[in-house]
Amino acid sequence: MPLSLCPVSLPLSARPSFPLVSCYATTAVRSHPSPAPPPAQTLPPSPSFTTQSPLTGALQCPHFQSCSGCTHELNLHHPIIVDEATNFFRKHGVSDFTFDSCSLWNWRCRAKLAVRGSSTNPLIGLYQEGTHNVVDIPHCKAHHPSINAAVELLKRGIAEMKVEPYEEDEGTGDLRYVQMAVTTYNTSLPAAERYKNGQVQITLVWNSRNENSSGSDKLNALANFLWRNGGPRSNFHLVHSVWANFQTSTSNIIFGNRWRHLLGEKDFWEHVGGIDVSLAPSSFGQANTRAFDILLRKLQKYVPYGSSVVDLYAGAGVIGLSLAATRKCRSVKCIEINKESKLSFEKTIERLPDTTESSIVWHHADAAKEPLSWLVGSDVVVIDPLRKGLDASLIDALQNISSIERKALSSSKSSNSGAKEEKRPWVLRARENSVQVGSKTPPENSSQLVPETLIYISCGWERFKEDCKSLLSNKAWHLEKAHGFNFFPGTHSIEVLAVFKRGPQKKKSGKKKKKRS
Ligand SMILES: C[S@@+](CC[C@H](N)C(=O)[O-])C[C@H]1O[C@@H](n2cnc3c(N)ncnc32)[C@H](O)[C@@H]1O
Repeated sequence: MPLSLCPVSLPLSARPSFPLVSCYATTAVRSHPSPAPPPAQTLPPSPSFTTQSPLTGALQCPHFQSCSGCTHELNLHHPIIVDEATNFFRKHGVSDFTFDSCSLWNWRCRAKLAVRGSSTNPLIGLYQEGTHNVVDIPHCKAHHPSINAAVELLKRGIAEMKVEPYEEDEGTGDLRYVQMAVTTYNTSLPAAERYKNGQVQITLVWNSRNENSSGSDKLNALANFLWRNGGPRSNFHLVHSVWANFQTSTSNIIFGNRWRHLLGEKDFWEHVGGIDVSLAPSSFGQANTRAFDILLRKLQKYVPYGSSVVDLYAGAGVIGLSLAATRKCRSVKCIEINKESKLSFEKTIERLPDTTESSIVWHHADAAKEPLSWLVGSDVVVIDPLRKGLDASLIDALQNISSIERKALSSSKSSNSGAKEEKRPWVLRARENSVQVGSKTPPENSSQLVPETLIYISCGWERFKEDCKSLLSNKAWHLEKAHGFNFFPGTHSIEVLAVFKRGPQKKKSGKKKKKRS
């Protein structure tokens, strides 16, 4: 059955609510204006409007302990790990580590939630620690309130359309997971109003092979329900768009390979790091939009104007493209293993400011395979891997970068035979699947250029420490700066931005200069 936009508009009771205090910082104080509460008549029926105490930085979430999402509920502005990080960096030569505590509540703009229970009593939330029991988290304090409102709406839709949540043991049921992604990009609103009026891109992970399988009528009915009650014709425009992903595997992998746009706007935009970025639901997106923006603005300062940048583990290229636009990079090369990110990258490029003159390329490739081929030609490398950290081959290449530079220099002196024909199949494949923009030629002698600056962005502290020690171990690199960001308040994780420079740390001379007589 084709999906159609139903003109009937029913009132939507669920509206996002905000705490009175949205941000509290310690080390690096950053204050955002406290969002005003929504007008009284639009408050949700349940008492989910909470006032937080800025003095304690307490989570005050009714789901704490039963839900595995948060691991600590006090001093959200200062995760315990910050003290450890401060000591770690001091030991490795950085005595001015800073920590930005960002927003403590309502920060999560992207959530993947399991759907279990029954159609009359659906449970939408996270697994209880160490089990596959789903804990319903309707009042989650980490979620952007629009996510909680969309979850409430989805529950009503599941009940009314008699959608069966997934039953793991039997592999039966319709709806397995839902991904909720909030866009806070709405240029028709004043900038200060945009965050709290975020709209949700809802992806329904459906337990069937494709949109023609049996059960697709229910999928369409549910999508229409969400659009009718949360789309532009409803009392409150909460739903940005509805997508379906089809997954029948019995593994724990959330998404299948098939994605379908069903209703609403196809393109999902966000504004971070000084640029408009497009993010398809199938592409990686940072969960904490505002904290990511803060990190990007800090990162930009470490990239000299006119640099040639390689962005490894690039996703849709948000970091690389933000640098291309704000640092007037000569070239930007993005390497990403998920081919789904390509479309978002292409769309983002279309909206880059006209003043961006970089030569920009995105390769669908594995950064761990022949990593040197990606490093050569750039003076800055940005690395933003998943929690598991850097691949061994990349660490090895970074550790040996100086000898590689020497080899590149001597081979370019001795060779006058011109460019060799490329034969390596993975390099040829990556080139085939690449996107190239800009006509600038690579800088002269770029084939001998290897990075002088390494910027490592990490969401996995334990692995970061290991990778960092490896990079410092043979003095190929030294640490210059480090910053932490509260990307995941309520958990023990922080996001780290570490800046390394090539070669050993220069000894600070202890001798005082002789005074001239
Ligand atoms: C933490 S995300 C960062 C994405 C991007 N920098 C951003 O902030 O939006 C890590 C990305 O690395 C990609 N990835 C994982 N392993 C990879 C590999 N071996 N080579 C290239 N990309 C990889 C993932 O698909 C994911 O998009």
